[in-house]
Amino acid sequence: MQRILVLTTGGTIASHKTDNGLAPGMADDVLISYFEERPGVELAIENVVNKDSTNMQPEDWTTLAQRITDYQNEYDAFIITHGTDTMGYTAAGLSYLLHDLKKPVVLTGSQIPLGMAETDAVRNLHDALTFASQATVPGVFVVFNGLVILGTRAIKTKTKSYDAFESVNFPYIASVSDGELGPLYEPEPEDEFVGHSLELNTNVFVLKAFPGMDPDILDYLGARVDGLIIESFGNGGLPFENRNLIPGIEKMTKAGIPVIITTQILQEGQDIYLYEVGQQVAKAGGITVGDMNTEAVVAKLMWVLAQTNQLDEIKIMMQQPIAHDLDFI
Ligand SMILES: NC(=O)C[C@H](N)C(=O)O
Repeated sequence: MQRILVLTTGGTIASHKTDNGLAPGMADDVLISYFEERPGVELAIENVVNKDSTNMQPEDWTTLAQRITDYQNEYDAFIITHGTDTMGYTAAGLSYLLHDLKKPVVLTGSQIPLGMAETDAVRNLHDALTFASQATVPGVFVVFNGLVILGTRAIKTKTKSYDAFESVNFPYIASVSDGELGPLYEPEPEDEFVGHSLELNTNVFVLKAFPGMDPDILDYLGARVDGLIIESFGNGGLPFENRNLIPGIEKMTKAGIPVIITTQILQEGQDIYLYEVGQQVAKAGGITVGDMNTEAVVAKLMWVLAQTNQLDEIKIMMQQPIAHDLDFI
């Protein structure tokens, strides 16, 4: 008998109409009744938090990770029901916190609540169960609208449609429908990351560059954060003329604060050395993270900063592929 634990956290999937708009509140014994019986599979359910995922905090990721760690020998797989708005962040967070777990962890949710007409929730629950029970691959995954996406690569790209999630810069792991799992894409094995930590340092900030941004913001942030992520333009470039961001990056780096460079462009990652505007960022100390997405960079930086405050170690860890979050620098 395969044992699967469903952990519930709220989200639209468990929401109903209230005077103040949709809000989660469905009891676990009702939610579990929507899963199909599957021969040889025994389901258990447990509530962790009950939130619109907008209210999820990194501390909730660690609570989930701790719960799964505690139960890892009792269950063969875990399904987490979750709101979609921050599911990509939770999936990324769990990918690092549980990078060495030997079981599958499958996040799913829906765009329309269970129990409402036209809901996509029932299908997503069935598909999550199919993947969790049939694909015995370890790792953190998002199952949504018939697609299985790696936890470090799942991004919500639509607010309303059923096909809300995409796998960005990485192949889909599988397709799934009507209880059948399509062929599995198994990523090349990567060097094992040695170390385990269930801690996060949340004192980070994400700054989206835009034409006209006042460079003084870097002084402000430099005095407050333990790590900064800048969403650069295109291939890693930031302005060095007029409102010049380069001195601020250099100053933060000299002070030992990592400045991680990602890109605002969703597809194809960055190549920071391609243009002068990127090379200046790299020379100033900006740490490129290649084709990682912002959700994964945020979660990874919180996790790395909880383990070290040494800039050289932070750089090595940020640039080491973990949970297939990164293909190239
Ligand atoms: N579709 C959803 O789940 C959206 C909801 N606001 C949530 O993230 O909890």
